[in-house]
Amino acid sequence: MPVPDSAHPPAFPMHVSVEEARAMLAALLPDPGTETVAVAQALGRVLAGDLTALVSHPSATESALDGIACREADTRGAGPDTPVSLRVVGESRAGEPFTGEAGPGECVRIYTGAPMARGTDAICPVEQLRDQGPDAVELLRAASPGDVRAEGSDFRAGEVVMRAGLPLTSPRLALATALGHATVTVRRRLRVALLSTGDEVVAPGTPLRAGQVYDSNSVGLGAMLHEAGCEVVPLGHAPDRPEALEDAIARAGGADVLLTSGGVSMGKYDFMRDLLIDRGRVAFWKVRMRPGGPALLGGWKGLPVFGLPGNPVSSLVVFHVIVRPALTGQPVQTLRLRAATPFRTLGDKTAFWRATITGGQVSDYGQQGSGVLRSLSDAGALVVVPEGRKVEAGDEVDVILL
Ligand SMILES: Nc1nc2c(c(=O)[nH]1)N[C@H]1C(S)=C(S)[C@@H](COP(=O)(O)OP(=O)(O)OC[C@H]3O[C@@H](n4cnc5c(N)ncnc54)[C@H](O)[C@@H]3O)O[C@H]1N2
Ligand code: MOO
Repeated sequence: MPVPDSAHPPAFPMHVSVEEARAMLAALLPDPGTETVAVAQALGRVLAGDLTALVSHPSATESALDGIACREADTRGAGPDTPVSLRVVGESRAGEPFTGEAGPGECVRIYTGAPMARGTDAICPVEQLRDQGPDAVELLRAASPGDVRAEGSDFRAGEVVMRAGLPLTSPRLALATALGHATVTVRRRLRVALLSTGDEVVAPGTPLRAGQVYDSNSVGLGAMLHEAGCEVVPLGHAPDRPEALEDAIARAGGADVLLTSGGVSMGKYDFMRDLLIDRGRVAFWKVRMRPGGPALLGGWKGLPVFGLPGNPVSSLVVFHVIVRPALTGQPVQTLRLRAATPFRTLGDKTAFWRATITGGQVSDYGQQGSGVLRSLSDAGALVVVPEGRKVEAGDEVDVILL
């Protein structure tokens, strides 16, 4: 089938919205299943089941400070000029609690994380104590019940603390460990084959001849796939020849999805497009967005294929707003910020303009060409301007952090 034009209507949807593109890609991805891994190895993975606390934290009511534990009622009115004197009857350390009981007028020396002694309900920190020999102290202020951490106040044994679908960030790995888990069941990583296309594309580390360009897409997209918790099957780059593309795709092996860059726009040598339109399958071609409009979703012999545009900025932006959310099931995170400059409106496309953030406001980066790779590195953010929406300085806009 020829490239669609007014004389040849397409047999597939064209000019889909960003949301439609995301949903259509997600629908083509296989369910990766689950696996159990050590919590320490689970950074970036997604929980496959709820995580219940196996223990309570704190496991006992304990002190939040180094000082003494005593009865608050004994210490009311204590001050620098009216110190209150208490008898020291023991010591409670983390892992070595005091086993006796403190009575009225008595206290125990206590350290952060150590269980409260029976009979005590408040803490006075060392900074507010004056030692009077080994067995007595003077309090220069009243002891505080607020410096006690109640048993189970963080979480209680049996409580569901983390829900299935939660991405495991570093604080969540610490939490899973504290809940009592050494392993977690997570979604298996999707295997994503990655292929750059283009006669001019050259592997990094080799001298460039005239007209050639380093394969920055493989490196940038590969890193983004790792960040998204995927396993990358690197296919390197293939020249603009249909047979070479077919050979490269054949090396995708058991990948769950193939991600390509280049060769999907309107040119004579855009063979990724031709391969899928003529001999593969197309789910959609072109998305109502800029940059990244030429993106194409299809399939080749049962393998889902997402064709990113070759322009470096376009491929990374499409990855960010369509591919990553589909692969991870996590929505694109946005902030609301005030625009310090106007942002250009496109009548029929959602624009993702590169922008800088200063003083809590967002400004147009200026150079919005899709080949200006340093703009993505310098800008740090994308401002989302929905189809037809006008954005003046002072308006609030959605911002994606890069
Ligand atoms: N007549 C039209 N021309 C173009 C249109 C259009 O609608 N009508 N769309 C433009 C848009 S928008 C984009 S985006 C590009 C996308 O084109 P392709 O996906 O076919 O990409 P290529 O032509 O293969 O390459 C474009 C550009 O990117 C460089 N490139 C490619 N691969 C890599 C790589 N792995 N690493 C670094 N740089 C790469 C390549 O050298 C080209 O400069 O089409 C517009 N044209
Ligand atoms: O998708 Mo293109 O990115 O506008 O150059």
